[in-house]
Parts: sequence; structure tokens; C-alpha cells
Amino acid sequence: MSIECFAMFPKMSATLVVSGDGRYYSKDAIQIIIKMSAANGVRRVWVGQNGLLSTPAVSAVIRERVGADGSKATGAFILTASHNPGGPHEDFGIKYNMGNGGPAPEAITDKIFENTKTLTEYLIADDLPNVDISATGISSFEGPEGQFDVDVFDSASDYVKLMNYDALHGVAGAYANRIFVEELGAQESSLLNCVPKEDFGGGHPDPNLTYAKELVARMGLGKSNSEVEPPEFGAAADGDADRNMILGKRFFVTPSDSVAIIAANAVDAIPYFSSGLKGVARSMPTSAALDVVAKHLNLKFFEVPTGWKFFGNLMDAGMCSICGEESFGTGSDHIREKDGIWAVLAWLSILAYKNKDNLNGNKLVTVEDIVRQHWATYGRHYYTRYDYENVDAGAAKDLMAYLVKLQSSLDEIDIIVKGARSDVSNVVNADEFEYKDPVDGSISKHQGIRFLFQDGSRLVFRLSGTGSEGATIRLYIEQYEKDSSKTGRDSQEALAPLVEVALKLSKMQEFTGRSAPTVIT
Ligand SMILES: O=P(O)(O)OC[C@H]1O[C@H](O)[C@H](O)[C@@H](O)[C@@H]1O
Repeated sequence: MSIECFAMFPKMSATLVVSGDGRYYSKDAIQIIIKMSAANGVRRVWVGQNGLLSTPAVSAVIRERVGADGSKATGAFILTASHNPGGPHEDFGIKYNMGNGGPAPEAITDKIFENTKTLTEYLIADDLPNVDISATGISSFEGPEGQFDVDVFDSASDYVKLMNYDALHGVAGAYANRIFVEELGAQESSLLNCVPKEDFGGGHPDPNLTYAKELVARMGLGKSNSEVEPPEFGAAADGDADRNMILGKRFFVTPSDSVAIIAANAVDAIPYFSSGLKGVARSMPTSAALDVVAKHLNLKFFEVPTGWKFFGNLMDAGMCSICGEESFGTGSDHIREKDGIWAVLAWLSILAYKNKDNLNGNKLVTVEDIVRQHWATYGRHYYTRYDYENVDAGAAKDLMAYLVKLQSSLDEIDIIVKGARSDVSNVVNADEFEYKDPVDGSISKHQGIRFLFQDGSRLVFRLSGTGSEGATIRLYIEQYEKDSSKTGRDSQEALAPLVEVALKLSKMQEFTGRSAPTVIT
């Protein structure tokens, strides 16, 4: 699990922060990491109390304790439980950028991965007693390079300094309690599943309509809804508290709409942004709702590949204040990670702002009202994602290669499109997304296959970088509707013609043998 860090820093007189990394945190794993650190020359290990370190809190901890310029520690780095070693994303043993607390850039993770291949041994201090990680404080031991300290700290404090909730039994619970109940005075009964558990209470800590069942039912969106009138606002976090889902009463806000709405209201509603936004950014497969806001408000706008690390560079360079991804990640430049609790606070600020004149008994402006008003002003981007999980890796590669080849002839594409649905507009551009980082000039290729239609619709195909078995193909389908009398349709119904086109165009069933996706979001 943590081998990569020793490959990166074979002899460390380093500062190390151990995070439980939400989804995979385990107290046993933390004890092993401490013992490995002790035996390999590390001088200090920081551990979030009880292993409860959320991803945005890790980012905050680096900024607070290590210092953005590294001045507070030498050779500091962050270690998390790695769940996809060697994968194309940032999920290596070390996944944070020492400088800014954001995800490590590819240059670092590639180097770590290369170094892992040369590793021949690492040591574990088996005789070190287990450290009590339930109590804050420093325990000192004799290490090979001198004194070795384990500093157990209160994980919420650094985070709080910088800044109805379902934590799905992930680490968000600790932060939700401190912020929503202790700081903001919410009722404890508004917190669901906020006792972190190593097995997430047997559930799957994914903040979406499928897995956040209890919240979804409480908000009146489920198959078995509760009898009582749903609350006006609901939100969920994932295991490491960096992703979020926002709900209104009987209403789901898509992540793509959420970031656009936060950006549109930020200057008026969120004091941190009152002097203006430096710019906004989204990942390529995220809908273009944010683009429309950026254009209206004359904001700098960036479309980056999937993966949070691309936002960090823009933020460090002072080019971006708010960013988001369709995969339920939303964030701002207060830290360099996506931040589930921040997104909730942003929405609460917008609700408070919209209702500032309604508190004397007038009808409240709801989440649904805010979203519908947004669509009326900016138009609506109907959006859905189809995931084909655990597909044969060879078949997935062949499908992608077929699509790339097809892209060389727009005429051929349009014949297939019109053959499938004559009511869908023409494809005017087809390419593989490539990104040149405006800050460091680095180029990222093969970041997803795009088909762009004349009316602004879009089909995107990508291979997931985080799937664990076989390959996961993601198909993103989007259609723009400017006419405000047509923005209230059911999204699956509105997108049905484009879905048909996408499946024909990609020969999905032929390549994968699948007649339906595993998950539809
Ligand atoms: O490659 P995918 O499976 O679509 O996953 C994409 C996601 O992976 C990680 O969780 C990154 O931190 C996210 O920024 C990214 O959106």
C-alpha cells in the first residue's frame, strides 16, 4: 500500500502525514504505515485523530502545517492508502502535491511509479508498540535517524480554520458535526450516518441517487419515501468527504448544474468571493452549463481533462476561483482539493442570500426554484452518464480505437447519425480531447473522444481511470436547450434520441456484448 513513498524518498528525514483516505481507511493500515515510517528514517508522522482525515482536510493540513512554500517542513509529503497503484490517475501512495496541497501532478506520480519498479526492500519496525490514535498528542520514539515523533492531531481544526447532511458513515461525519451543529447551530437530527465506520455501516459511500438511499427517501425522491414532508435541503458526501450530492425537496441537482449555479451566484452570495471571481473551470466531460455562465459574466474559463490535479495549477497561478466535475466533485481555491462540505456551505449561502427578504413568513425560495430560475436565464444542459463497468479490457480498447478511426470522416459519422435518428442535428466536429496546461505548458493527450453537434449537443466516450476490474467505459450525453418553455422535461426522455445515436455510433453492444449500461447517472 505505501511502498511507493519509500521508492520516492528512499532515505527520508521527512515529515509525513498519514491520512485514512476515506474509502479505504483502516486503523490497522495506519499502524503499519507508522511502523514502516519508523524503520525507514522518517522523523515525524502526523495522524488525523482516529484516522479521520478527509481529503479536503489533508489538503488544508498541508497548507497549514507544511506551508505552501514547504518552509514549515523539509521533504514533507502526504501518504494515503493507495487503491489503484500504477493506474493512470493520481491514486498512488503519495497523491498530494507538497507545494500546494492539491493532487500530485503526473510528473511526480509517474516518477513514483517508475521508482516502485526498482524497489527491492523496505523495512517495518515490528517491535514499535501500536500508537494510540484516539488521543491527540505527540509520542516520541528512537528511530534510525534520531527521534521519531507520531503527532496525532484533531483533524477538523485545520479545516475549520479555513472555512441536512448524509456522511454515509464516511469521515465527513466528524466535520459535519463540528461545522453544521457546533459552528452553525443545526439540529443534530439533521445529520444522517455521521458516525464514521470502517465498513461504512455496510453501505457504499458514494453520494449519488443509487447509494445514498436513506437520504434520497427522506428527500422524497426514492421508491419508498418517508411519510413526513421532506426537508428543503439535503446533501451527501463520499467516504473521504471530497465529493458531494446536493438535493432539494423532491429534486436532484446535477453536479454540472451545481458548479454553474455556485459560480453564477458566488459574488453576491458568498463573502469569500465578493471581490470577484478569478476564473472558473470544469473537466471536459462535465456539461457546458458553466461555460454559459462564464460567457454571461465575462469570466476566464478553462476546460481541463478529468482529474483534480489540473485545477490546482490554475488556482496556484491565480486564474481560477471555482471548479467542478460531473463526478460529484466541486471546489474552490480555498484549498487544492474538491471539498464536499464546502459545496454544501456554498449552497447554504446561496439559499440564505436568495431568501434574505423572505424570513418574515413569505414563501421561501427553494433549491428547485433556484435551479429553475438558472435554467430560465442561461438555458438548460440536459445531461446523463452511462457507465459500462467491468467490460473486457481488449473490447473496450477496440471500441475506442474504432471511434478514433471513425472521426476522420464527418460524412460517414453523419450518415450513421441520420440513419439512427433523423431528428438529431449534424456532427460538426469530432476529436480526441487534448489539453495544454496554460501554466506549465505540459500536454495531456487522449483525454476522451468527443462528438460535437451543430446544436451544441455532445457525446463523449472515455475509459475510466479508477475502475478496478476490466475496463469501465463512460459515455456522457448532453443536449443544450435555450427555450425556457422546454427546460422542464425529464432528462432521460429528452436525451433518448442522442442515446440511440451514441449506441449506434459506437457499436456498443457489438464490441462489449452489453445491451444496457451498469449504472445510469
Ligand atoms: O476516471 P474516472 O473513473 O471517471 O474517475 C474520475 C475521477 O477520479 C478521481 O476520483 C479524481 O480525483 C477525480 O477528480 C476524477 O473526476
